[in-house]
Amino acid sequence: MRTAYRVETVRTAEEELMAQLPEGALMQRAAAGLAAACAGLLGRVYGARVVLLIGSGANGGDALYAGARLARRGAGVSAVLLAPDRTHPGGLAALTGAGGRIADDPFEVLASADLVLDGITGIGGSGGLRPDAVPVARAARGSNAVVVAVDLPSGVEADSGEVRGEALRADATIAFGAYKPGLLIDPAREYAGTVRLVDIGLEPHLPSVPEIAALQHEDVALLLPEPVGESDKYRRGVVGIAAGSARYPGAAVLAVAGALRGGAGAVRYVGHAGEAVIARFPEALVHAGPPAKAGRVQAWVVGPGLGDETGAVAEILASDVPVLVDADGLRPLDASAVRRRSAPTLLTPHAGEAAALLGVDRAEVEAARLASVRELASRYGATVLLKGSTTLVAAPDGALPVRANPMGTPWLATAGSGDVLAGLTGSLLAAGLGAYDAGSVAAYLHGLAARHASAKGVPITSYEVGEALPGAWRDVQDARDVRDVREG
Ligand SMILES: NC(=O)C1=CN([C@@H]2O[C@H](COP(=O)(O)OP(=O)(O)OC[C@H]3O[C@@H](n4cnc5c(N)ncnc54)[C@H](O)[C@@H]3O)[C@@H](O)[C@H]2O)[C@@H](O)CC1
Ligand SMILES: [K+]
Repeated sequence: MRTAYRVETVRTAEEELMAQLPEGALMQRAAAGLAAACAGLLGRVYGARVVLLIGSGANGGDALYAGARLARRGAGVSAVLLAPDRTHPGGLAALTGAGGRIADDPFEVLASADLVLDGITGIGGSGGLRPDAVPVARAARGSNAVVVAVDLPSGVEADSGEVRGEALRADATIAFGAYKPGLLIDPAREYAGTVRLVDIGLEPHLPSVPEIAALQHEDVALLLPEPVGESDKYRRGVVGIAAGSARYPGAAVLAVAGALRGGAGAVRYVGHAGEAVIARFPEALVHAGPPAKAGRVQAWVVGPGLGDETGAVAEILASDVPVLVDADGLRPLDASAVRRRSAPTLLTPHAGEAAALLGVDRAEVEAARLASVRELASRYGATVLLKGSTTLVAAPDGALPVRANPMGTPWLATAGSGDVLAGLTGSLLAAGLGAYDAGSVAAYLHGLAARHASAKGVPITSYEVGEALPGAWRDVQDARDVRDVREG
């Protein structure tokens, strides 16, 4: 599990740890890890040209001490001081003592740099880059240098993942002690490049519940439903899919495609696209409706491709099994009907649908994804999976960390991919996972399947994502098998 903590939490943990260490030791740990990572990226340190962009805080201090270490190994290091009278004094002395220099002309040194260390702001930054830093940041990004962000890309909001002004896009970010939410949530995450964590001994001082959690293969493997010896199709769970319409039969096929690969023992399709479903998937049980007459299910998915035929939504919400509401099902959604339910409800909007539910613009949801998913979960008293380049899953009571899916891929932005996800998630619900786990496991498998399907960097169809799900499942299971062998 990859975990992220808010700035306030990180600062408290740092204070606790610093109280046990000699003055400045923590910054030296950070700088040593940072310099080692830079050396790795450079390959050869001796003779390399390194430029440090230095702001007024400790983030600049880290960069200066790391620069000093690189200078001692023969790199030519120049520091661009963006707040000359507030530069970290110890760091600056270390740099000049090691032979580094202060740049007179930032643009000149950046033009020939091999590596740029962004130490403008870290967790103390807010509100985007200041105007005087903008041209320098642009020159750094426009150069041929590898841009390495110190702790966080400067200009992004650490706690929310929002980017409210200009920020410096990095190729890699070296984070100290813990991930911050912005390193796992878009749009900030996109600015971070490849993120590497340097251990500075913070972990014992961090609380057990993080702000954000991102599942990894091993975590997903532990959550996958597994049929046991005496399972039959009913014990493994039956998922009901109320999707598709005369106008959109394809959504039904894709939702069923996802559902058949999600671990439920059977898939019961209800709606007007039964023929299309059966033609593709003879193993599906089809019924023209209404849902209440279709037979027992352990979870419902309602919404994909319903168009205006949304009559099933209220009926399904009135059932006493877990319900996933997606796409067209979200339009007629009645918050009080959702809140009244005794069984779990999972809403799976994309940014546009979330915006409509919240009564705001789509751009606002995209800019503030974390706040949006939390607000929806609390307003509807439901688990909410907000789709996007980093899909987020929030539980209704807010006590659990929001899960950020690390497995997204831009190839998933294709028609029908949400239908596959809805079916897959519903199937996991029917197989017994809770809404929070089902949503985050499904998002993970779905992203991994898309990566498999587009392995050679080719465009993929949603149907192919469905077809690639067993491969993704197997991949994740292999992680469990490896662990089992390791632990004997
Ligand atoms: N405290 C410590 O000993 C450690 C600190 N660490 C580093 O310290 C960083 C935090 O240091 P600070 O608390 O000094 O904060 P920062 O270095 O992130 O920046 C704070 C300074 O930047 C200014 N500022 C805020 N927003 C700005 C903006 N948009 N543009 C320009 N300037 C802006 C503030 O006025 C303040 O002076 C961490 O991110 C990490 O890099 C690490 O070295 C670990 C140990
Ligand atoms: K930075």
